[in-house]
This record gives sequence, structure tokens and C-alpha cells, in this order.
Amino acid sequence: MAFKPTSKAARQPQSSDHGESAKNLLADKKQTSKVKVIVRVRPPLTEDAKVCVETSDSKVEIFNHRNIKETLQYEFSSVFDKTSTQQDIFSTSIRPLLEHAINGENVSIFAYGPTGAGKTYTMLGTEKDPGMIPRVVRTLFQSLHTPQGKPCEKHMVTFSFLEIYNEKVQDLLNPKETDLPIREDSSHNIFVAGLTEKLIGSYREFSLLFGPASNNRTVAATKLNDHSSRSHSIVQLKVDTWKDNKVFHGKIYLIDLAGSEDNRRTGNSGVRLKESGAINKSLFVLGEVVDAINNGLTRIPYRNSKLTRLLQDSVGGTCHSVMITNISPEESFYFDTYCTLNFASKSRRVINNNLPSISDVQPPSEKPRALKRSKSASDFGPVRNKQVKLITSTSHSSLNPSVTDTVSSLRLAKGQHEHLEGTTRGHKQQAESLLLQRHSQPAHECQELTALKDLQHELRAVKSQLQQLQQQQLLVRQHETSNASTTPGQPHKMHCKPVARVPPIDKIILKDLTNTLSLEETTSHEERKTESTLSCSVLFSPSPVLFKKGFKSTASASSRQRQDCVTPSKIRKSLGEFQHQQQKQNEEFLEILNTAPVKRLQELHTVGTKRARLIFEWRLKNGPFTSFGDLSMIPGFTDRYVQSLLQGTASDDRSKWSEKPHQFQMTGAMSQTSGCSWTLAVHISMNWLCGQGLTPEN
Ligand SMILES: Nc1ncnc2c1ncn2[C@@H]1O[C@H](COP(=O)(O)OP(=O)(O)OP(=O)(O)O)[C@@H](O)[C@H]1O
Repeated sequence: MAFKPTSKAARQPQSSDHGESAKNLLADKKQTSKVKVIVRVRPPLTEDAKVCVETSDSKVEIFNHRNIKETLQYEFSSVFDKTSTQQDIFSTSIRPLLEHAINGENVSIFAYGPTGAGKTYTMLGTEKDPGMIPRVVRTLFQSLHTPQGKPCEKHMVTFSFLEIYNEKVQDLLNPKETDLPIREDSSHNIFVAGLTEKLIGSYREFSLLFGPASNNRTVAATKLNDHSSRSHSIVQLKVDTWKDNKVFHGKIYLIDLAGSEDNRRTGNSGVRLKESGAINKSLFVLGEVVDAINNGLTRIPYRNSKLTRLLQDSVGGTCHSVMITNISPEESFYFDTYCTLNFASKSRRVINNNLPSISDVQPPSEKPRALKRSKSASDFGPVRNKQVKLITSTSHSSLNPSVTDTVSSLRLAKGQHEHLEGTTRGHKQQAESLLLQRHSQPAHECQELTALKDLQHELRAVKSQLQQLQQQQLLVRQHETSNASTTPGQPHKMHCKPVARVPPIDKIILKDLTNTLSLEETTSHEERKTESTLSCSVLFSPSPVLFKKGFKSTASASSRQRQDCVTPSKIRKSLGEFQHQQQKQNEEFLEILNTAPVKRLQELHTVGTKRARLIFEWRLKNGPFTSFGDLSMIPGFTDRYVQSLLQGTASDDRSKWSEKPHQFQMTGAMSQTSGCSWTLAVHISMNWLCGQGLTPEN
């Protein structure tokens, strides 16, 4: 190498004496380049795994757990499915960026995703199938070498390797340095003071340093990944280029982020739990930074974490960034995938598949219904596979919509069940380890006592949620069994209890509402209460399509008039609208919880400054709320408070409604299932079938 490293202050590509290229760069500075977000779906890890992710062109689809009639569709710059190779990703999305670094611009490439989704595989790869890091270095040197394969004297490359672990910068080339400061020079270049920089002239020189240094990375086994990366590992390549007696400084960051974690599933405790808090906080801030850049905001919160502070001169501005979002296709990772897609893409389309819901159970139609979208049997993973299969098996007679829908319901209930079981196990482990600590230390020294209390509290909430789901699962399974045994052409039967017959849901709903109306006739005051209790949150006006169209409009009329007015189709429609509205409101509320600043949060009903700050801090530490249930994990947020926050009513209202089992169940379902309107639908319908003193023969 003919050139010595230049001073850090010289690492400013936009200096006015950089010649023509620099002028162009200066002109470009006005434009802020967005972070390109691509998605990679890894192959299922076992052959018989059920998958829940479907990809097409630049779109990713998953089913909507809040409403099984719907599909969520996300759009990205590019989507790489399970068959994609490292070479595909490198040649289409990464290689074009290298030219920018050689021209003196900054480039960052980072892999984001939940633990076990394939980030390390994508960035590092294997010996046989190298990932982005080795490919970038190899290709960079190929570009910098002369056609004869000799190093070109116009360029110089320095290599550094660091990790950010628990918000501390550690030098992986010199592991003794464990907490290096991040600084900014007078030209706004960001650098790590004291970080080892090694001059490298070939890929071989790089691998000789990189291999051993990788062993210094902090990895540990979690329940979901035996070699889980517990830190953000960052390869830094500085590329200095001399041209026309001027020097251009480019920088490439190659980042394997630590996995975004749901500690309820990873079973993390103690040190792992602390690591996890730091991981989730920095990823949350990274998400905010990417959002701010992609939305063209002027204030970008780089300083809120070490990771984003370090990336300040390499993400946004004139820099070129690609975020590779890794997701797992297995159904067991559904909630991770759902959160990751929401993180990576702030916009999504909800597609109504127009399938009947479990509350729409009807006798089979005469002719098989055409599938709305004519797709192959592999369409949308096993959910649709199963539907297609079931449809085929009944195609000689009639399509029984309830069977297909119930199967989806059951699968979802199973998914939630597994999720909660994982959660419960995780909490138990955490509680056990904290208890151990408690016994081994004097009480006043045990800093984790508060955490233990919170965990025990949370554990109780999760257990009751689990019980709910188990009951639902049982009911749905009974329902499925009865449907599956329905022979083609026969009227549809639904078994609430073994071998029991139940009339079509229309009649049940009508009867149910008529009962309700006669109850309501006794007190119009209670009717008003019902409305407010049913509203999920005081944030939203008490809903009520159901009441506007059903209960309310008929409450003052005579019983006969009411029956005329409340037709089954009206009620079904109202129910559908109600569920839809409920779901929309829930999503809006979650959105507020996940995005609103403290000032906005404190405007929510019963949320003062202190609680708003607690919500905000929890979000910072643990990432976005995935459901309303998460609220009860915030220290000081009791179940009772969360319920009253969601319902917007004093908690003692509930007891009044226990007189009316269907209403009580509706509110109960909403609060306990974190606003999952699908569960609400199951509760309503199952309760209609089994509760209210309705025998199946009625
Ligand atoms: N595209 C792929 N093809 C084949 N196997 C893959 C692919 N992606 C990931 N895997 C495998 O999946 C497992 C988990 O991958 P990996 O360790 O890269 O996950 P990760 O997202 O880095 O997890 P963590 O955040 O916990 O470190 C590994 O066994 C890996 O070999």
C-alpha cells in the first residue's frame, strides 16, 4: 500500500475541494436517501413444519390473527423467498452499493429479525455458501485490484470489528477494550475512539483477522436458538480512494443485529433478560430512526442508542442503506413474523378473503362455491392448503364453509395456545431463577424482588389467558369434529355437546337477542351501560353498530316490533360490522400505544403523566406492544387497571353484567385476549350455543 491512513478529520467526502465527484455529492446532499427494506424468508427448518408466510414478487402475506377472514399484505423493495440464495441477495441488493463506497460515500447493510430467523446465516453464511460479509469483502477487493489481480495503489482499506453488547462498544479485534466511547469530529464524522483499525490488502488478510475475532462475539443459547447472537456485531471497512490528487473516504458497515426478542418465548432470565432489554431498546430506536428517515422527518433520534449513534453518518443523508429483514416461515413463529413485518413496513394492506366466520355458520349451499382467488394448492401455506383440500373433498356435493373456517380458527387457537404455553414456561423459569437469587441473598440486597413480583403477577394473567384459550380450543375442536362428520348433502350439524343438534345460528341469534331485549326492557339505564362496557376503550366512541341497529333502535318498541326489526341477516351484518369496527379500534389503540409520544399518551383516559411515561419507557425497553395484554407487564399496571383502561369504565361495572352471561363474556374476552376480535367472535358464538340456557335442541 502506497498511502498512509489520513486523519479522521479528512474523512469527509463532501469537502468542496474534492473535484467533480465531490461537487456531485454536494448536490446530492440535499436529497435524503431512504433505507431500502428487503425481506428474506428462510426455509423451514423441518420438513413437516407448517408455514404461515406466502411471498409473491415484492409482497409478503400472512393471515390476520385478529380476523381470520383477512390476510395481511406487506410490500417491500424486494422479497426473497425460501429458495433464494446468498448470491441472489448479494447480486441484486448489495453489490450495487459497493461502487458508492469506492466513490467516497457511506454504506450500511444490516440484517434485522427475530432470533433464529437467519440474520447470521445471511450476513456470515457458511463455508460452502458465504454470506454478505465475505462476499462484500471479496468483491470489494476484486474491484480495487488491477485487471492483472494486483492491488491498486489508488485505494486503501482498513478493517475494524466491534460489537455493541448491553449498550457498550467492545473491540472484537482487541477484546480487552470493552466500553469504548463513540465520538463525533468537527466534520460530523462518527468514530469509536480507540478502536483497532487494521490495514488489509486482500480477502485473505481480512479472513485471517475476521475468523478469530468472530470467536470473541457474545453468543449464548436461548430456547429458540442454540447460538443466539446477544450483541449487534459490526464490521467496519473504510475505503480511501485517491483521485485527481484528492482523497475520498467511504465507509461500509456490515451489521448482524441481535435478534429482536419476545422474552416470553425465549425463556430468558437473569443476564439474558438484561441483555434482551438492551437489544430490544436499541432495535426499537433503530426502527424509529429508519421510520424518521423514510418519512423525511427533520429530527432523527440517532442519539437515543449506541447503535444508531454509531450509524449516524451511515444511515440517512447521502448514505446508502439496506435493511435485510429476516423472517421465519413456520407457523410457530407467527407472532414474531407478524411483529417483524410490522416493524419493517409501516404500511400494510388488509385483504378480506370473504370467508365466512364461525359465527356465520349456515347450512351448506346447493353448489360448491367458487374460490375467490384461483390459486394453486400451495397458496398461502397450509391454511389455504387445508382449505383447498377440504373443498376438494366435498366438491362432489357442497362446500361447507364452516369446516374450512373452523379449521383456521382451531389452528389459530393452537398457535395462540402454544405461544402462551411458551410464555408461561418462560415466566416460570424467570420466577424460579429470581426466587433462587432471593434465597441466596439477604432480602435488602436482592434488587430483583420487584421484578419477581411483576413476573408472578404477569404469570397469573398469562395462566388465565391460557385457560381461556384451552376452553376455546376444546369448543372449536368439538365444532370441527361435528363438521367433519357432516356427510355431503345433509343439513349442517353443529355439536356443542356430543351428539347434540343445534339449529342454524340465525335462529339462535334471534332467540338470544330476543331474550336480551326482554331483559333490557326492564331497565333502559342498564342498556346504556352495556354500550359503554362493550366499547373496548374510552378512546373510542361506544360502538356500536350492533346496538344502533339491533338493541338500541328496538329497545323502546314492543316485543313484536322488535322481532320484525331484528332480522337474522341484519344481526349477522351488524355483528360483522361490530367485529370489524372493534378490530379497527383495537388496532388504532395499539398504534397509539406504540407510536405516541408521552404527551399524547397522557391524554388517554385515566393515563396521567406518570403512567404515560411508564408506557413510553416500557415501549423503549421492550419494543412495541404486540397486544393489550402487554400493558399488564408494566410495573404498577394491575389487571384491574388495564381492564378499566381498555373498557373506559370502572371495573365494578363488570359485576352487574355478569347477570347477562353473553355480555359478560364479550367484555371478558376483550380484556383477556388483548383485543383479539377473533376470540371475541368465538366467545359470542360459542356462548350462544352453550350459554343462556339454550340447549342444543332449542
Ligand atoms: N437461508 C437459510 N438457508 C438455510 N438455513 C438457514 C437459512 N437461514 C437460517 N438458516 C438456519 O436457521 C438457523 C438460525 O439461523 P441464524 O443463527 O442465522 O439466526 P439468527 O437470526 O442469526 O438468530 P439470533 O438472532 O438468535 O442470532 C441456523 O441453523 C441457520 O443455519
